Amino acid sequence: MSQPRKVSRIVVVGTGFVGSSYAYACFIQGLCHELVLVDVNEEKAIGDAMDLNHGLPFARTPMTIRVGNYSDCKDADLVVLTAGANQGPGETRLDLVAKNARIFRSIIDSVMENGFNGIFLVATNPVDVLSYVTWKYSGLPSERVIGTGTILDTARFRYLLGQAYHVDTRNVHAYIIGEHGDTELPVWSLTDIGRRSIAQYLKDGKGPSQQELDNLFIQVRDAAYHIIQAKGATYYGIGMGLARLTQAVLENENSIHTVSCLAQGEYGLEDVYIGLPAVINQNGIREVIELKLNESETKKLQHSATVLSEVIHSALPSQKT
Ligand SMILES: NC(=O)C1=CN([C@@H]2O[C@H](COP(=O)(O)OP(=O)(O)OC[C@H]3O[C@@H](n4cnc5c(N)ncnc54)[C@H](O)[C@@H]3O)[C@@H](O)[C@H]2O)C=CC1
Ligand SMILES: CC(=O)C(=O)O
Repeated sequence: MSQPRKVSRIVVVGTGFVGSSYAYACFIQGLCHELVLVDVNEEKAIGDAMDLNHGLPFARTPMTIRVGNYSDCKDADLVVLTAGANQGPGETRLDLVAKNARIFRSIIDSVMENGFNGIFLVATNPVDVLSYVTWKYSGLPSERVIGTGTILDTARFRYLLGQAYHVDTRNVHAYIIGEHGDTELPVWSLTDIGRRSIAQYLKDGKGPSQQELDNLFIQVRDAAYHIIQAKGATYYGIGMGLARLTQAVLENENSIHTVSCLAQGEYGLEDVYIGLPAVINQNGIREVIELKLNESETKKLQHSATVLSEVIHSALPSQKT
């Protein structure tokens, strides 16, 4: 007999484009019982709560959606951090670090002062750096601080590969790892479509050429720049990615996603949050999956970690080892 689900509460801090898209994704998927919206701009949060509640008569499952404050974090299962500045056209994610690390200091302190003992999901950019900052400021074990990492980049990669090979994206097995940003990398050596490797496709002269695949990765890496140029911000994709991680935690799935997590010796990396495949369940990050990368992929991943490490230590100088 299945156990009755306990009442689940999610607190979303920052109900801008990303936070409100995430709230909407949770709402239409019926992922929790209670969704609490917190924003320094309380009027925006009030507007979002009203707007979402007006969808209740059409929802699959009832849900309480309300504006709250940090005292709501005490009994929350998840606190989802989507507050802070986003990129302007041409700006990189790493350019946001000083501003958003400052905002995070006050947010994390407020969450922890209220006795939070759940799992943080972090989306604010630069997400790898801010996940590390969240881990350090909160004092929680690293398995309970999950960054969205390259979950969105992996989704973009799988979508474009599905288009290029004319197959359902769910039959594409592929990862983008490393920084959620300019130094990320595709794991071509382990990419397959219905168990047939990309190398095999190339050998058989089927599907896209090497040049087309290289261009496809550039489209993945630069997708945010193009979307921001076109409409000012990206939010639906990451809203869905955050909802997917929420489901993995609340339903104790043990499913694998490329998230930002603390490297603890994998690939020779230490003391850095970076996008790697990891098993996610009700306790957060159960384990990081160490892939058998080729030499070039390993070098690119290590370079990505070096770039992140420098930014982390500039954001948190006292953490320098
Ligand atoms: N990890 C990922 O894959 C993605 C991350 N992002 C990042 O998500 C973040 C949010 O982006 P948007 O929603 O587009 O920005 P936005 O400007 O629309 O929303 C940010 C919200 O944070 C609130 N906020 C600012 N300081 C706060 C504080 N101290 N306490 C509570 N709320 C505060 C603002 O009032 C605003 O409502 C950005 O850093 C962006 O780069 C965006 C897309 C994808
Ligand atoms: C903005 C951002 O990080 C993205 O869309 O990938």
